[in-house]
Amino acid sequence: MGWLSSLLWAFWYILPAYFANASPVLVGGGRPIDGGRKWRDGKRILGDGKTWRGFIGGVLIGTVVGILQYVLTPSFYGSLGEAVLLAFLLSFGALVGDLVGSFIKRRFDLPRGYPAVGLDQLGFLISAMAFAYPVKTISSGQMLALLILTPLIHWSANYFAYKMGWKSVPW
Ligand SMILES: CC(C)=CCC/C(C)=C/CC/C(C)=C/CC/C(C)=C/COC[C@@H](COP(=O)(O)O)OC/C=C(\C)CC/C=C(\C)CC/C=C(\C)CCC=C(C)C
Ligand SMILES: Nc1ccn([C@@H]2O[C@H](COP(=O)(O)OP(=O)(O)OP(=O)(O)O)[C@@H](O)[C@H]2O)c(=O)n1
Ligand SMILES: [Mg+2]
Repeated sequence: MGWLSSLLWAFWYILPAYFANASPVLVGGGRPIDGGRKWRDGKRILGDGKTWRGFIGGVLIGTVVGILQYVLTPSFYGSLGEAVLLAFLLSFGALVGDLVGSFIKRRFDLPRGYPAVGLDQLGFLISAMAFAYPVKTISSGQMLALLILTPLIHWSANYFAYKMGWKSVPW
């Protein structure tokens, strides 16, 4: 594989995680996952930015993306079942990573929506790749490329979402 095709397959692999991470901005809202409860430090466990609807909607949308990917490139996956399981794990992993990131931000007393460089852009990615690892993985070079390029794409996507009025801050 040439480096460009290797890079494009890496993006194809991670796409469900990208969709899962972006979807809550559009489908989220309603009851927060922590139910408004506070941690022992008196701060919110996760905060109002992490909702059940965002979490479940993101996992569902990411998983549907995996089904579409299987239809488009069946030979990239062993079977439809593998593609769906992979997309589910990438999406679930991405959103669990997002929750862990918010948990850490709240412990450092950062308010909802406050940027945490590194955590915001890479937490979901690392968690998604870890959850998906047992089903299907990519080479370490491909992982490194995603770790370097995802912050740029994440920032561009957030800036776009801000300009569209979907997000109140450009990060
Ligand atoms: C069907 C429904 C209801 C929703 C679809 C969701 C959707 C629009 C998915 C787009 C998926 C995608 C490929 C996203 C980009 C990758 C990515 C990692 C985005 C991270 O999302 C950040 C998100 C939440 O922020 P958080 O991490 O702090 O929780 O912000 C939301 C952003 C969007 C909803 C906007 C989605 C953006 C676009 C469709 C435009 C994307 C533009 C680029 C990727 C620019 C590309 C530039 C370069 C340099 C390659
Ligand atoms: N599980 C989730 C994740 C995100 N969102 C929605 O998507 C927005 C942007 O997500 P994110 O940037 O991850 O949350 P922040 O508001 O920045 O909160 P935090 O500081 O905890 O990261 C949130 O405000 C919320 O409206 C949601 O409803 N449910
Ligand atoms: Mg944020």
